Amino acid sequence: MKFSERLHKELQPIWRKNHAHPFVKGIGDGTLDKEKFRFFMVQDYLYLMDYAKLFAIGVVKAKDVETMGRFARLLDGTLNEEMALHREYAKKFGVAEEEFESASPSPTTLAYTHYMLHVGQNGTLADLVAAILPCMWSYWEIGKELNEIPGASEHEFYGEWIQMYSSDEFGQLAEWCIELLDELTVGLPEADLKRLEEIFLNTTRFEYMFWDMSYNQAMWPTDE
Ligand SMILES: Cc1ncc(CN)c(N)n1
Repeated sequence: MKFSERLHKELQPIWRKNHAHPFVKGIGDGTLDKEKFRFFMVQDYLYLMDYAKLFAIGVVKAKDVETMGRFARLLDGTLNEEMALHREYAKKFGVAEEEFESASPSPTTLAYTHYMLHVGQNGTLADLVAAILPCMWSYWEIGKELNEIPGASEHEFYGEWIQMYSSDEFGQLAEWCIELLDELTVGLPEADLKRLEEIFLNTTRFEYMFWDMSYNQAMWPTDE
């Protein structure tokens, strides 16, 4: 069994919780309070600024030109395509994009991004890929699932978000990371696989915490 299949199978319960979160459901049926979405987009912008840096670390840790080029494209895609979506939403909210960029990250955003940066800087290339993968993989799966809901991708407000994360372009980037993790884990001892599984589990849990923080618009977990 490929390592990615093992991860996917073992983490199904948490994965399903992400799909069932009211924030995700609310995007799918168009009922999500726009203020919650705005909170999410600001935090997500800050999140992606750090996330993009992980691809730069990927370039540094890669051993061949092809892998370096892929990480460079992921970096470019994050800054200039995925974050362009956030800049479009900033306009819809009547906010200058600088306001997104200069906002304060919440403790959850900081914990998530700093954990990934720590793993990316101090671990192997496989550690880095295990840390960043739930982000891409889970959004692609959520995007595809929401895209199946009749009319969801045409929704006047949330449609664009669903189109972005269900797109083939986004899916191809996620698939490349899945394949890279599978290649990097061939023949690794079980102790290493366990460590990678734990990293993947941690960032999968952070994904859930990010939805929850956004739904509660909580800069701090105890905010009302
Ligand atoms: C928190 C989070 N996780 C994943 C993604 C998809 N890149 C995102 N934009 N934000």
